[in-house]
Amino acid sequence: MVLLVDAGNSRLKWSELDASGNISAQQALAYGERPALAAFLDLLDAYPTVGHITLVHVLTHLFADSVQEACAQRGIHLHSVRSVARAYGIRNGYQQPTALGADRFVGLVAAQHLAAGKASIVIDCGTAITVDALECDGQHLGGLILPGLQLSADALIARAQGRLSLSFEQPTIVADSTGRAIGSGCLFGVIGAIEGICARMQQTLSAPVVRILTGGDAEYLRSWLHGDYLLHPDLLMQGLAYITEQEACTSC
Ligand SMILES: Nc1ncnc2c1ncn2[C@@H]1O[C@H](COP(=O)(O)OP(=O)(O)O)[C@@H](O)[C@H]1O
Ligand SMILES: CC(C)(COP(=O)(O)O)[C@@H](O)C(=O)NCCC(=O)O
Ligand SMILES: [K+]
Repeated sequence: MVLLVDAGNSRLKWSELDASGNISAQQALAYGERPALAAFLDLLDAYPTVGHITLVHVLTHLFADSVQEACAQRGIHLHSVRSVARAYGIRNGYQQPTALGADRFVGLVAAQHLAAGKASIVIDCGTAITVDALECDGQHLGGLILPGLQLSADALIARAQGRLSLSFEQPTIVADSTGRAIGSGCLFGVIGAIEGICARMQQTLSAPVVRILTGGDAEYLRSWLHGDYLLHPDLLMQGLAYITEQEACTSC
């Protein structure tokens, strides 16, 4: 059995990939106070028959080494996807291609297929929000990184001397309490940022442009965004599935 795994800064996400190329519904587990490795090891315990894992992560070398060791001990074949200058139809736009987050690279691979010959903007709303511009021919132009919705609010509260509250309930542009003022401020700040960045980024791409939204906050943010955004919370699973097929895994 093949597992597709995405280890971000806040949550572990995974899907099963069957022999026909079908992906099971994405599942997610927040790390909370635990290290990401503990969540990964729990996942291995939950899937004792897994033979191959295609992994994308944005974590440390220590995490990568420990994951490699845990998989080797269990006889699991591990493919950890990295950003490279050129692969799977994508030409990386970074000056130093390996510096691009591997999650962003996998998102671009999936977007290239979804956009079906059109240019695209990939917006990944996780711990950070990343926005990437992809030309119709697979040339990545580059992108932006900004704090995600939860992180923006957490950072403000952590930095303030006083005790500030936070509420994402019933967002409003005219909040009448501290909690809603911060929650609504961060929400509409992120919404304005995404809309503004997309409007500017679109001018650097050939029309028409498909905007693709993914990440843990994608569905919530979609409800506040004006304009057309394709919602694909499992975009990285789609990218990992494509990469697994391209690598023609023989050990699965
Ligand atoms: N059940 C949940 N637990 C934790 N975060 C969640 C949950 N549902 C949605 N989120 C949101 O998803 C974000 C993390 O999204 P995700 O794409 O998994 O991030 P990352 O790839 O950085 O781990 C959090 O910052 C939070 O705002
Ligand atoms: C920007 C990120 C922190 C986003 O991580 P995430 O929100 O998905 O956990 C990650 O893609 C990363 O560590 N990137 C490396 C730097 C870069 O892409 O330029
Ligand atoms: K992200």
